[in-house]
Amino acid sequence: MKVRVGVIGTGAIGADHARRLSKVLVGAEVVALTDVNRENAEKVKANLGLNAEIYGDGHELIAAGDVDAVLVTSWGPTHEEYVLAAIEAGKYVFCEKPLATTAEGCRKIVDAEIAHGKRLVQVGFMRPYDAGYRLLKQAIDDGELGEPLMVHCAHRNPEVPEAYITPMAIQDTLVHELDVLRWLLDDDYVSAQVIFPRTTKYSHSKLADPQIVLLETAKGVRIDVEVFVNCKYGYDIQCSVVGEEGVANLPEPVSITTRKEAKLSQTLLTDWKKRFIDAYDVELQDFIDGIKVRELTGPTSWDGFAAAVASDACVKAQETGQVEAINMPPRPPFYG
Ligand SMILES: NC(=O)c1ccc[n+]([C@@H]2O[C@H](COP(=O)([O-])OP(=O)(O)OC[C@H]3O[C@@H](n4cnc5c(N)ncnc54)[C@H](O)[C@@H]3O)[C@@H](O)[C@H]2O)c1
Ligand SMILES: O[C@H]1[C@H](O)[C@@H](O)[C@H](O)[C@@H](O)[C@H]1O
Repeated sequence: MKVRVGVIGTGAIGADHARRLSKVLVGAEVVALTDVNRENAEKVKANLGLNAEIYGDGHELIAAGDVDAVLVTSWGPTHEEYVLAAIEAGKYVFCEKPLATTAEGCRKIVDAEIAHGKRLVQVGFMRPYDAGYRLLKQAIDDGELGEPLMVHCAHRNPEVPEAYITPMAIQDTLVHELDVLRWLLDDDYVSAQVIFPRTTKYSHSKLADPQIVLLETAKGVRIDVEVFVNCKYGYDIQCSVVGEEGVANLPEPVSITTRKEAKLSQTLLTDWKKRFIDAYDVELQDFIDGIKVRELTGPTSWDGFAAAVASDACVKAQETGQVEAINMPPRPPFYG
């Protein structure tokens, strides 16, 4: 029997996830949609030829008897209320990042899930499902590099919308590194600092761009992440792990090289949807498969909380210019 899924928020990623659930993956069908902008939901329904009900709001969709699982792909500040409502209804829920916009909000979700007594939530951190990051992790776990000492990263977007402002470089963008590096190093963060280089002329008065975030982990690994969201030239994700005995780099996406007109060139991607297309497929298939055996194994509410604790400290560090402590409470046994 197929898992019947309802999608809350049918913008860029909601529409893309509805497409992969209905056209690419196995074991699921999209039976319900909702969006504050109803036209968006209607467009997705028509474009994908779905036999889905369009609900007036997210709470009605969560309560619907024929919805087994919920995808929360609306704007970040709305995630917390829908995830809590899904837990309350005892339904599986896949929530795009951020799980909630603050650590406090994530903690409420963690507490509700623990009180429910069984994992219901998977957070949409897709990078641990990316083949390149998996190879990096394998190299670290196999001891190929010796102990990791430093990690150098870059997270570059060609451009961002006008509404994207300075803290979003952390909450919306760096949050991917905050999650994946914790997973990669099997470590937690203890401090953060944010440095502002000269701002690009392609930014605006409410966005300092680029930013350099310096993190320190409990094991003493030092991490630098360049977040540059008006880099113009492409969508570029870099990660280089420096260990005691060697260095490993995140592979580049596969691309042909062209020799033409006295130039040797390779095309870069410009869209996050394409850069992690396989990882999004694998993470959502994992969610559906997990529901079938009643055991989710993907990124947890605790991972969402951990990223939010670090994210809150980074936003504070943006404001103070100081090194800010990151105080991560111990992981509850519920999360293994
Ligand atoms: N994992 C990733 O790589 C990734 C990529 C893109 C976006 N995201 C996350 O997904 C979420 C959505 O991002 P997006 O780029 O699709 O944004 P978007 O603006 O394209 O789409 C969001 C949609 O949600 C709708 N919406 C807002 N509030 C709602 C509510 N209360 N109920 C129902 N619908 C509501 C909007 O009308 C819009 O159609 C964000 O949290 C974003 O951070 C994650
Ligand atoms: O919501 C998007 C998405 O999460 C992308 O993966 C990230 O590169 C962007 O910076 C962010 O705005």
